[in-house]
Amino acid sequence: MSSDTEIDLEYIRRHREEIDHPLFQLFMRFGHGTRRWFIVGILASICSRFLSLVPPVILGVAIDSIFRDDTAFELPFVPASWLPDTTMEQFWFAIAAMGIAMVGQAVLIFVRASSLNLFSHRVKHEARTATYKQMQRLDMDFFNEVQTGELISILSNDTNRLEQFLDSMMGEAIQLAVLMGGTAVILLWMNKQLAAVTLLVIPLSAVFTYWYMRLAEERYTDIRESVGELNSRLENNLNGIQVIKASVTEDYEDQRVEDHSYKYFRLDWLALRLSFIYRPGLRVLTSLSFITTFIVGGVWILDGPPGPLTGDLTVGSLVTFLLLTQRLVNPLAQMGNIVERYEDAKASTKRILGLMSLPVHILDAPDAVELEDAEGDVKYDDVTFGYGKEIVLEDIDIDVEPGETVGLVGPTGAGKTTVVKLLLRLYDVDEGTIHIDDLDIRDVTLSSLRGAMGYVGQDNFLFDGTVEENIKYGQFDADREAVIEACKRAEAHEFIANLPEGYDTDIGERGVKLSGGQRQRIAIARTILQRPAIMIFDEATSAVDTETEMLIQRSINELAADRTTFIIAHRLSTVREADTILVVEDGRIVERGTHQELLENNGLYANLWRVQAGEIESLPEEFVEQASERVAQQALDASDED
Ligand SMILES: Nc1ncnc2c1ncn2[C@@H]1O[C@H](COP(=O)(O)OP(=O)(O)OP(=O)(O)O)[C@@H](O)[C@H]1O
Repeated sequence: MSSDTEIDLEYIRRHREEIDHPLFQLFMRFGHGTRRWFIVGILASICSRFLSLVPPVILGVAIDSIFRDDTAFELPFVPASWLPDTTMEQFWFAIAAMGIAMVGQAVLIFVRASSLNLFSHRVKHEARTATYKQMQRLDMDFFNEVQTGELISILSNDTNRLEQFLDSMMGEAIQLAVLMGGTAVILLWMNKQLAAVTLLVIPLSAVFTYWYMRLAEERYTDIRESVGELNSRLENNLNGIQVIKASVTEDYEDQRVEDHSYKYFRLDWLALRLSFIYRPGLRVLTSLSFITTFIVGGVWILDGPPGPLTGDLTVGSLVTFLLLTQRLVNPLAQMGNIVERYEDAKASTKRILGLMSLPVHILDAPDAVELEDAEGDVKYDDVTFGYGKEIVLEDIDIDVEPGETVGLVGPTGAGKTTVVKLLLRLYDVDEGTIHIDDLDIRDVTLSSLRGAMGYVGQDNFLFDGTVEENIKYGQFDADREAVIEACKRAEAHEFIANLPEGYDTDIGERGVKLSGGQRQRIAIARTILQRPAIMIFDEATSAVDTETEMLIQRSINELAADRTTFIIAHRLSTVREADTILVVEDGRIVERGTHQELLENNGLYANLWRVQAGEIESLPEEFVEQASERVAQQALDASDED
């Protein structure tokens, strides 16, 4: 894989930052099903805000034309022919209009809240499920780099942030825009000159907000990242709670969690500090606008137009001006909140979309065919592979006839597991090819390829649920008889029958209520039920006692009898009966043959065999030296990783 497409943390971060107009993209992608609710919500927002402007305008007009009789009774956007003539009728008309406006506003607020909430919850749901779907399909490189806690933080915290913004803040932003626009139109209609004084607050607030947004954006991105890091730490520690307790590292872990939490607190505080300047700043601006309007308007009425201003100003107009300006104060101060939530939602959306749009390399080819009824003929041809730039496997050639059993042995870190990961296409080869039944594995569909294989590892994941649910995982239609039959073959039936509720016993998260050997046999039963053409056992017996090993070995032998089988083992007795044993060292196959042939060869395998037979004294000096070099190198590698 070339370095510019390699999915490492740097790439993921860069990729995230390159996303333009994240919220717009989010709407286009996840809002399509509920767009009509969005439109209804927006229209209701606009109309309710317009209605909220009606009472102050009518009040101003009523003061001037009904109570003081200064001016004619006229209302903006209402034809004069609709208005009554007598003062009393005008009075009742004004009250009725204000009443209708208030009731109408209440109804519209209800419509707005329900439709925008429906829209935002729907978007959250769609975004979360689509992100999960996509995440499952990402390459293994991604999962090697990104921690589970970080992913949970995206699927949970980030989608929630999004909803909070879409739910309330977006509605409020639109209302604020309508309020500002509507107020400006009415004020300009009433008195252009005083309006110019009052409305100066809008461009000033815009400049101030722009300054704030530029500073806040980066801070919110950092905050969201630090939430992900904190979640990763917590998730890691909860998973490793046994190790923590056994190693008595509670204090050390307390400190690590505290450090992460403190980092989050610091970043949050930095962003808050900025908003502590911004929010009161906005309030000062709007209050200044109110006071200036009051001073200019008051002087105007008492003493004629001040300075360059000309014309008349009525008391009613000034009351409307002051009421409307006062109404602007709170929503404008709210703008701080809106902008903060917007920055927060933008940072969250970038994380969601960043994950959604990561390239996937391991995909079905456009003309991929189904691998049907695989025979189990497997060929590796000159395969070379590395996880990053470092080569892990080189020039691997393997030829397995259907039904044969291949043992893979060798020192730890030699590359044995990597050989089978390539067969499962968890990674693609860098050079060479792998064929199953003469089909390049890149030319068959991933589902049929993986469906043809059963994998049992050292520590198999079991889901929270019953024994039966775990065995039927992937073969959901299997009946109880088939499950029991598979368990019998996996030497698991007896212990399951002895569990308190047999096959219906709940096994706890990750199967904690079972022993390692029991979990292993359930995993084998699950694989047997799948009837795969190719079986892979990767250190399947290394974590169990000798008796359980014997039982598992029996089930492995039975399964291996009629299908192609790969067995990776450190205990060489496990592969003794294999048709071919491949000895892997430093990413290369250094020896191959049957157990007997390899012993006669007197190479690495024969030495490993002597070690396991306890014949340490008879080992050649060169082998001991190489072994200690390898162990030293592993210790070095481990400390590098730290
Ligand atoms: N996901 C990964 N990313 C980067 N390097 C990896 C990854 N998985 C394995 N490696 C490296 O690749 C090399 C081969 O690993 P592999 O797991 O195939 O060895 P192995 O022979 O199966 O070892 P063991 O017997 O200990 O299971 C090791 O050096 C390991 O550090």
